[in-house]
Amino acid sequence: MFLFDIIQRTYTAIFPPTASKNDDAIRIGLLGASKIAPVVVVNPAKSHPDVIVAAVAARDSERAKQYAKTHGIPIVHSSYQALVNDPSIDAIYVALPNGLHYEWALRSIRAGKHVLIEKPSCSNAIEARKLFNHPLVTAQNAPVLLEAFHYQFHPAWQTFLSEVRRFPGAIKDVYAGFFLPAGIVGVDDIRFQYSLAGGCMMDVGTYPLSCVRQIIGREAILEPIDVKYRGIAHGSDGKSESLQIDEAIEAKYRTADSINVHISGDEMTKGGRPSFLPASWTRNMPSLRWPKSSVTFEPVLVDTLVRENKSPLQHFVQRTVTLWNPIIPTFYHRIDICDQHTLRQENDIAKTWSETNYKTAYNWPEGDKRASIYQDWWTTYRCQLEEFVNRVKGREGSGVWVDGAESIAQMEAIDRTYKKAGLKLRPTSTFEL
Ligand SMILES: NC(=O)C1=CN([C@@H]2O[C@H](COP(=O)(O)OP(=O)(O)OC[C@H]3O[C@@H](n4cnc5c(N)ncnc54)[C@H](OP(=O)(O)O)[C@@H]3O)[C@@H](O)[C@H]2O)C=CC1
Ligand SMILES: O=C1OC[C@@H](O)[C@H](O)[C@H]1O
Repeated sequence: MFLFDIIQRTYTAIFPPTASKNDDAIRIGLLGASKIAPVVVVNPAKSHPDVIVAAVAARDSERAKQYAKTHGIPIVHSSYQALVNDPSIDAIYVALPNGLHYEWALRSIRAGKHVLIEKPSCSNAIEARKLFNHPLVTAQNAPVLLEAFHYQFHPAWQTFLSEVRRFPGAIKDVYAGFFLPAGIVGVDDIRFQYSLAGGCMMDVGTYPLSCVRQIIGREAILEPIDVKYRGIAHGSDGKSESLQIDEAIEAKYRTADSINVHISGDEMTKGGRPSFLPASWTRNMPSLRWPKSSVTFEPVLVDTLVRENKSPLQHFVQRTVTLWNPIIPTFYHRIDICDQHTLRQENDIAKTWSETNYKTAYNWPEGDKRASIYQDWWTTYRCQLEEFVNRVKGREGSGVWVDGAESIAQMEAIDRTYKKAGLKLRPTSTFEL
């Protein structure tokens, strides 16, 4: 049953049922014939009655035409500005290299389009503050602008957060990591180009940073105390440091409440697997590490057992809550709630034991009205599209949203991490509006 469910969810997510479109469906245009748009917008839109992927623009019109044919997109523009100016388009999906997000989000907003902008929203916090505080964005009837932190929209992430919030103890340690096996991202990829605002912290690293910030709360400032990175190994001058590109990153932070926060990200994960082989054999082999987010609380005194003629026993519980696979939870994820119990008699430990409960959340809880709208096979991107449309249409929605203040705070945390690593902030766009 377990395997059957995984296969069924995965199959339906990849080949979703097609919805017939409403007359007032939102017409989305894709900026760039990007690799990711089919996953984030084209496929999720198939099952959404209020979304039509109506146009694509690419720098090379032949490529745009081919892309449009492959994905059944009716309108092709041979420049980004032509798409932005197209009066038949209501919303734009900006899936360009990070360094172009700021400019094209602003150009799209200026044209009155709603914008779904890929993460990270900008190249650095200077851009993020300018974008999200821009009068065209903050005006009362401004178009909707959303940074595509898709994982937050899935019930798995929200259920994990509820589990974290409902435990009465203080948070002690937080960890999050996201990894790609070596060989997926080529060395010439946009992710490894400084001029396009590349780097691991700007790509896979931005997820764990966002996850830990969600856990500790958006107001808590992460102060980096130790940041280590592995620079990309190639470079015309042979010096990886001069490229300013982190291929992998490990960062440790402290909050004002003394929470220890640790994130890791790797664009080219190698070695360590399978563990029965000598490390020297596997050092250069691509390896798979599951993304996860995990929280450990300070021990909480839950009971005091008073005993005759003996000192009382104090019962402490220390909880760790872990979400395995927050980024692609639809196929499979698991929330582990692990309680470490300790009975203490004065300063001695009388007994310890542990209990673990497991949970999944492919949908909202039964009885929640959102559960009758969402489907178990919805990907994080389908959930995100649902909420983007709800915002544009002024509907109530699930309550999950990534607002401008959050996107700015995320870029500020990225900048602080780069500064601590001794790397330059990603370059600021010269585009002015
Ligand atoms: N949410 C998610 O899960 C994911 C998000 N992303 C994000 O989406 C964005 C795009 O990523 P991805 O689709 O992998 O990227 P691609 O390599 O496919 O590039 C996207 C588009 O950028 C355009 N482009 C414009 N200028 C340049 C340039 N100087 N060099 C190279 N390309 C250029 C190209 O457009 P044209 O067609 O006009 O040539 C290309 O189609 C990034 O911000 C990334 O972080 C990426 C993957 C997953
Ligand atoms: O989800 C993702 O996985 C792969 C990354 O390179 C990408 O940019 C990220 O968004």
